[in-house]
Amino acid sequence: MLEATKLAVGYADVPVCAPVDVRVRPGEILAIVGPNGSGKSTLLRTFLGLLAPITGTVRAFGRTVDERERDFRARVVGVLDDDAFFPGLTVREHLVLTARGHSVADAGPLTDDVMGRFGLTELARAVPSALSSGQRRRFLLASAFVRPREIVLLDEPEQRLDTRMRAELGRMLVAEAGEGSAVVVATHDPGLVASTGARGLVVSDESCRVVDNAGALAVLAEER
Ligand SMILES: Nc1ncnc2c1ncn2[C@@H]1O[C@H](COP(=O)(O)OP(=O)(O)OP(=O)(O)O)[C@@H](O)[C@H]1O
Repeated sequence: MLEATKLAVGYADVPVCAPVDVRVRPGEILAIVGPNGSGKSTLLRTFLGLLAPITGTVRAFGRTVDERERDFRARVVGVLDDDAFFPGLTVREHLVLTARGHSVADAGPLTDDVMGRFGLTELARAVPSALSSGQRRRFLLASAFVRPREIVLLDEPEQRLDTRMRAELGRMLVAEAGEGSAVVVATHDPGLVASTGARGLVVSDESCRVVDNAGALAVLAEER
């Protein structure tokens, strides 16, 4: 479903890590692991079609990724570290708008359900500027779950989440894969990797290699 082949990513034609060969199928979870600056976010941006590959290819559903394509945007969701909200819309209004923008029929009930799962119900009428950093993070993640999706790409979703929400996020990603999504998550969180049973893509200058769950956890243990 998502396939990178001999993929070199970076800026101004300078690669930030070794070339990547990886395939993520429906129902699979892949954790991208590696130290700060190794290239995880750059890979995700390239998977999302926001950054052109230096060499090699990224394909989703058999086609080269292109975020300008409506079909791609309808099936692929990414949550990166940058949050951008409309200052005058509440949490619920944002989420309903996102769902309706993706033609979700029951946008209201779905939004209420997702807000509940992310602990946002009490904040439904809050504007983004009134949220704490962890609440903003929950809000940003919730926006990915109120819309249709087949490929989910998350950049360090654990950031600023409390322990309970991290655990809940792990369960949500397992459920997400169980429903057939391909999930890719860049992370420094061993708890998330352990709880999801994700395979790993270990990113470094020398080589980028796919490892099993134990291999991904071993890399994260080395970071400590
Ligand atoms: N817009 C940019 N222009 C040029 N270089 C960049 C840009 N963004 C990131 N880099 C560089 O690319 C390299 C990889 O950065 P990237 O953000 O992908 O790392 P990361 O693995 O996600 O790190 P972290 O764990 O800190 O989030 C770093 O050396 C970084 O300085």
